[in-house]
Amino acid sequence: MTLVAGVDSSTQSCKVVVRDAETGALVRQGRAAHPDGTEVDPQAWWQALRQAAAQAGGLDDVAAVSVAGQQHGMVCLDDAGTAVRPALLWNDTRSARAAADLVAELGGGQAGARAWAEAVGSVPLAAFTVTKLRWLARHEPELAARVRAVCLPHDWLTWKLGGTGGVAADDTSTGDIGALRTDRGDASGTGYWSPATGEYRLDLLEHAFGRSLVVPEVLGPTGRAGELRSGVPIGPGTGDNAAAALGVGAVPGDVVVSIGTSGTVFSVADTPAADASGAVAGFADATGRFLPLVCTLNAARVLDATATMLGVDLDELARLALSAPAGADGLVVVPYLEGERTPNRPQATGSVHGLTLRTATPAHLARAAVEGLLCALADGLAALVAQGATVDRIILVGGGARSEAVRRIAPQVFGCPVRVPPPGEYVADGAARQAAWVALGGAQPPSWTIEEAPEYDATPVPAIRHRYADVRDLTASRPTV
Ligand SMILES: Nc1ncnc2c1ncn2[C@@H]1O[C@H](COP(=O)(O)OP(=O)(O)O)[C@@H](O)[C@H]1O
Ligand SMILES: O=C(CO)[C@@H](O)[C@H](O)COP(=O)(O)O
Repeated sequence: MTLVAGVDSSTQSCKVVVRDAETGALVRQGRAAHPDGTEVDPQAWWQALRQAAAQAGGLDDVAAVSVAGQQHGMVCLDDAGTAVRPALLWNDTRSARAAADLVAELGGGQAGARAWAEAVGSVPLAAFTVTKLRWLARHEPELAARVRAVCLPHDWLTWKLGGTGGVAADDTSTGDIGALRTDRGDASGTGYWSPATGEYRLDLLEHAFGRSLVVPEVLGPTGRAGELRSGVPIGPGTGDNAAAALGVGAVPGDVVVSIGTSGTVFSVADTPAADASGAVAGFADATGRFLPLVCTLNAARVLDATATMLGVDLDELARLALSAPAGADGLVVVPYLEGERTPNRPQATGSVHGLTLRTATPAHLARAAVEGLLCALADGLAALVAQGATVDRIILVGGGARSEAVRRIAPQVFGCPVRVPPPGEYVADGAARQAAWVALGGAQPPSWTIEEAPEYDATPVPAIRHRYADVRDLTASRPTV
């Protein structure tokens, strides 16, 4: 049996799967937690990857490995390849002002937004690497002066894997920044690479940061980013959403909704998107196509936070939510606990509307929290459709899809059935499928057997979204500290 490994270095944890390259059958797996916070020392990801790989039985016997990772995070390296500061993650909103400035500097308002969307497929928001570079240049000039290269979490881990020769090395050594590699999917989340042309826009990077930097070479879908000491090829890897698309076998007409730390709604497309409203990011995918995507900052953690408020576990939260009526008798949770990215409200906080003696119960709050996070995703789905996506099937994945309440309430909010594949690590699976493609060759990724996903259906309840739309802008700003 030829084995391949896939890694998902996501916000909350690192997961490794080892699968049969021909059939996709799961052979081994492991996971390890990441530290909390919106800035993280990349070495923490490396240690988690080593732990997760060890738990998955190591990588000695695989024919190829690929790394998928949380998108956008800014990893800045000096001449010697040492990180000059902790990486700023996709959900760190300190660069919100920098994002607004960058739009203003390309013409401001609609014109500036359109200029960015046409140049790089997306309007920069605090999530995008380009805005983090601007923030660094303006707020930490001494550190900025030391930066020679910028890359993303999956680029850095891929480079580490090749540079140290594999996960066996307890290695804090650095490496040649000229050996950094990335792929189209993750490059498209930087804000300085164009999915439409397949070229970097280093003029925009320079504009944001004030000078040029070394950036990773962008590989095609089966390019080789390096090799383990044993000679095993390392695939190009990709961003976690592009990997999830590969992992669930998404085809045009499928819309994937992922409820992880982020909430994402995306589809596979044959043409690049360029949405000047900023709602839809015009990413590339991991197969040579495109991945228009809407991302919210508040998804599974809204469930975690509500469970904490109610003093219950996630299963009990689901039970409570399902025991309240659809629409929670008018109680609405606007879930902007971390600020929000779509809509672009980085300074917003969450809020609860519609409290009455009747709705002041744990069950109503649980239900309203689930409905609120799903309403934000339903708005994302509408934005994706407005950009031309067709919706034949909705596929629900991510840690939050393990909640029975999410699975059963989603069709009421989205207004159509959802397919929920069995609980699994679809991002790591997508990375493994890419590794299999690298190992086996061919014009398409190997066609793995993907288990039939059960369908959840329910009568749509449009009133849930109407009530949410009425109050979603009524939120307080974040307190200044
Ligand atoms: N049974 C469950 N019900 C609801 N949420 C769950 C359940 N199991 C896991 N989760 C949530 O999944 C989230 C992690 O999802 P995951 O997709 O792994 O995130 P990420 O990829 O961003 O690291 C956690 O916030 C956790 O609360
Ligand atoms: O920023 C985005 C997409 O643009 C996020 O989807 C990140 O890629 C983080 O993903 P998760 O850790 O939530 O899977």
